[in-house]
Amino acid sequence: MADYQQILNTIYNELLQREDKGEVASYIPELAKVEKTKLGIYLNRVHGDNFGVGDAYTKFSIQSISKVFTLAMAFANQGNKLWNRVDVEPSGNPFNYLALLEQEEGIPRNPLINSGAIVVADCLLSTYDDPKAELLKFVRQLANDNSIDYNPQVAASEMETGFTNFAIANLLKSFGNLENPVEDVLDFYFHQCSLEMTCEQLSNAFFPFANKGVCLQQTPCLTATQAKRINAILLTCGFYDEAGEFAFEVGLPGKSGVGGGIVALLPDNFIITTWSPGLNEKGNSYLGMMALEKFTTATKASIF
Ligand SMILES: NC(=O)CC[C@H](N)C(=O)O
Repeated sequence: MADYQQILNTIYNELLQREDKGEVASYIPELAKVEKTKLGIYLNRVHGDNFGVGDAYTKFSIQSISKVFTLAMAFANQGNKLWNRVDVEPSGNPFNYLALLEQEEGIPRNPLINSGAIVVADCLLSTYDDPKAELLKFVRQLANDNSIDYNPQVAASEMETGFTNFAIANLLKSFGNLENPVEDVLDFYFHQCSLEMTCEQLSNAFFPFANKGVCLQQTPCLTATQAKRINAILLTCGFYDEAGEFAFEVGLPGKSGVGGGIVALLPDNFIITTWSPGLNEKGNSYLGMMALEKFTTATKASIF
């Protein structure tokens, strides 16, 4: 069996030496305060031991990774009806790209770009009286950890500066693809993005996607088919206009966030989370992408 701890340590030590660590997202002022030198990796093996290195136990802003949790909730809740309001095609564009939404008359390309996630957020608002409390309950249950919470400063920071997201939500509303008031949907969306988790907690929370819908605590939370379909969306849409590059270099379904986190998984095998806040020009973690490329190369792990 591969010496996973040794592999993670080697990758960590190699990457820490690099001068260039990418750039921390500055368009959300609260995120710009995070130190670039952070690097954590956590591996959760579905049928084996777990391993962590570096800052794997430090909480960070999960940002767009939260889109996978809200998608899982809405999909479990609504079933295939969800796809009437959001498509499942890769966008080939940045996460907050606006023009495509107008061209395609208010139907977002997929649930992992901002427009799609805002529609999913709207579905949850229509389903639950207190969607923030429901989401928190769901994520805490998935990770088996009640310490997980929102960061109200980060959510407020985005509410103040999230002009593009307001534009997206208004466009959705004008096309009749938003049931609730723009302000309420965005308040929920910015809160979901502000969730703070560690690499360990994220790897645990993604367990059902690697385990046919059954979570860490062995309770079913999705059907095996739903888990499979979400993995397909992760592979084709999880990295915006870098989804092809991620499949090419890493070869796993995954999801990134502008907080510098990336979660990737090999079904029935493992979930791996990296965190390094410096981003590349596409908004994905610079060292995180490299760490995952090195990991799948060293272990020969790939869905292909
Ligand atoms: N890619 C991301 O992580 C973007 C999330 C961020 N909260 C936004 O909506 O702009």
